[in-house]
Amino acid sequence: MRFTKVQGLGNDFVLVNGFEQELDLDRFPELAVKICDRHFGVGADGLVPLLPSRTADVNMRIYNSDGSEAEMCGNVIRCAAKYLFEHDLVKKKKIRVETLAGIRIPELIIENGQVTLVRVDMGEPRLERADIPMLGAPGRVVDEELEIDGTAYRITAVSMGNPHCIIFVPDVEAVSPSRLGPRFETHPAFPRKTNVEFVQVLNRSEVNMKVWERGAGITMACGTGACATGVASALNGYTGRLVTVHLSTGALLIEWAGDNHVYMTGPAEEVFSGVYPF
Ligand SMILES: N[C@@H](CCC[C@H](N)C(=O)O)C(=O)O
Repeated sequence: MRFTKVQGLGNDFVLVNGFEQELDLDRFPELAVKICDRHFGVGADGLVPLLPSRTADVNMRIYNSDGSEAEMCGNVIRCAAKYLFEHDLVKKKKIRVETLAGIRIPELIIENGQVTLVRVDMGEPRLERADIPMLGAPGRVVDEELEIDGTAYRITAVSMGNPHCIIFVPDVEAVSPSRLGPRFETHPAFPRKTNVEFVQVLNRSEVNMKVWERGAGITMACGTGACATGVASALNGYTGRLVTVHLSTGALLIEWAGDNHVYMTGPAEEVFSGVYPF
């Protein structure tokens, strides 16, 4: 199977071109675990087949490194758009991508003939508890108490097609996502589990973020997580609706615009291509 390794702010993926080779998706959960292994495989946070679509330019599926399937991924959609354009598979600056979360639209920013950044229309955030999904009474989950191991945390929950639980902290460097992350991810309040973002507000337009991802654990960045963080920061009144989300590997610009869509701008890089014996 031919593949291309890509990364967005160090959140890395094995992309598989399903336009030019036949793929058996039934085997992808098992393949994701093997190929994402950093010692025995290619090494990645996820496996992402790109397939022909009846309703869009491409159908993108996302398998986490534990084999579970996610509805959406912000970092890989930027990488996929750049890959499709540069490999002449979709020669458009605005590409319609079908995902399990719906159609998302990345737009390539090209300077001097090079794709420098990708800006993605990530659609509308979903804020109703049942849409996260989260158990409990109807309404939004904003600055709500959630107890873990006897400690009460204040959480805000946002779905960007996939679930996110945001916890604002005074100092993100003092947080250990590997200790707390799994406790939030598998909390019974989240029936489909959740991604977890720890966020420190720096000022009205900047935050620092660390992430624990559902199905992948600690990753260097999370695009949908940055979008959910931008929305949560505005909902809590900590920032305006244009927020730079800093990660240890760089930053994503998040705008929750007047049309209620969230726009994410950030980099995308191809790393190498290869053949996996599958
Ligand atoms: N890293 C991604 C999100 C990947 C999916 C996530 N782990 C989930 O299960 O929802 C991003 O950049 O958004």
